[in-house]
Amino acid sequence: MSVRVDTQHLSGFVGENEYKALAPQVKLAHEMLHNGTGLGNDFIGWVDLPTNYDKEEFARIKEAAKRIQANSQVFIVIGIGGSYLGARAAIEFLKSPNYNNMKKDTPDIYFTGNSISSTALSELLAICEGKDVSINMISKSGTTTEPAIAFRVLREFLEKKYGKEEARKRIYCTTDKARGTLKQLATKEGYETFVVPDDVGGRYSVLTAVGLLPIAVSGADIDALMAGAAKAQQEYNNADMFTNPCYLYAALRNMLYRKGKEIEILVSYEPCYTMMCEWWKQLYGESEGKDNKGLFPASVVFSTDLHSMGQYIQQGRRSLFETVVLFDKAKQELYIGNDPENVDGLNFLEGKSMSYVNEKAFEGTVLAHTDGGVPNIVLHVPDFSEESLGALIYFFEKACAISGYLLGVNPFDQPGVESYKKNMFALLGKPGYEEQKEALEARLHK
Ligand SMILES: O=P(O)(O)OC[C@H]1O[C@H](O)[C@H](O)[C@@H](O)[C@@H]1O
Repeated sequence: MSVRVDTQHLSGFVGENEYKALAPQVKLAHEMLHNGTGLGNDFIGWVDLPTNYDKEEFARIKEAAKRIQANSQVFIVIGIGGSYLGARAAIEFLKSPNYNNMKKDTPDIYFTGNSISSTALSELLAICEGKDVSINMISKSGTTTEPAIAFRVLREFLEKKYGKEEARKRIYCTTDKARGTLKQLATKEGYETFVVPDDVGGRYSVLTAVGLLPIAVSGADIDALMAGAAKAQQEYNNADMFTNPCYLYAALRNMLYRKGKEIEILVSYEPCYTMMCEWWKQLYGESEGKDNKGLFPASVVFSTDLHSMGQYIQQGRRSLFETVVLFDKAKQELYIGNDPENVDGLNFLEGKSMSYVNEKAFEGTVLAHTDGGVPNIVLHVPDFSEESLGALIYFFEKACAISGYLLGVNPFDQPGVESYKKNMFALLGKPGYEEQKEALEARLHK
């Protein structure tokens, strides 16, 4: 199994009956997902995506990545939410959070259009000065404000730098195949385009061109990534939660939610996993947080956060549980040396690997936190390879869908995200929002 679930640190928190009670509901959720009879069934294209994707486009993604690697020192990925987090998470996980500062023969990669900060975008423009640049504008809807603003600024930058003709060859758009402003613009300007399939929602789209092009530009092996996901598709295809770890994870978080836990903290002991936590938070937060329900997804990186949030987890309000993601094999190993003086008192660790110390940190923490009343689910992943990441992504996506059905929500929509957007558009004076503008301004300037 690509991802395994260890339940030993749940004993005393969930009983055998709870497992048995949920098993038939998990089976039903499986059938709803696989027969396409559940809520949001227009958005289940990700289920068989690892084995059923556009091979011609996949080859085109690899060619574009090669071209970008050859002609660019900087590659800018514009996007927000599902059009941002997966690619960044995968690159930081597979390469490094320090990817841009590493010695390499691939371009530096920056992410923008994920805020409305003028400072952040200005800094990026300054970084691009004197460098060869290509950009990938990613937006499924093609209308999201944050990336659209960044794209306008960067298009102007590229056209000034290279002229319209050359700029055109350095702009790649990933969007809906037929509809939307971005598609229209790309067609008009002659930009190369890649497709976000209609039936794959943003937060489930990392294994489409949305994630694949930036990941390929970083030099990571996207064939292996898809192969790992395909393996997971096969492994987690069985309705029985006792033999399907993906469904077991979905069931466990649902059991804990039902008995009053409100917050799930995703825990890693590896800094390169930090952005994977952010990707996971969007996946679970948008999928389940609706109809006044859902676990609040949070995250920490240990042992870093054991020196800050660790206090709350140990002794704060008992509304949490943790899901720890462990990797069986380190990406790189370091051993602790000898100091004849033993001034730092660390000679008892001489010859030990840092992974060994990290493992003891986990063991000590899991015992302390469970003693403190925090249930722990532990997930085991073999290593930091593309295969393992592909499998892990699929594992979390499928568990999320099953978990959403167990909760009784549509795991594939996000109606709540529109509320702030409507207000913002009205306050900005977007045509069509005149009435709301007045009402909102009156509330603000009471
Ligand atoms: O890809 P886009 O259409 O630009 O959407 C980007 C993101 O924005 C939205 O507000 C949604 O809440 C997200 O689910 C989505 O991933």
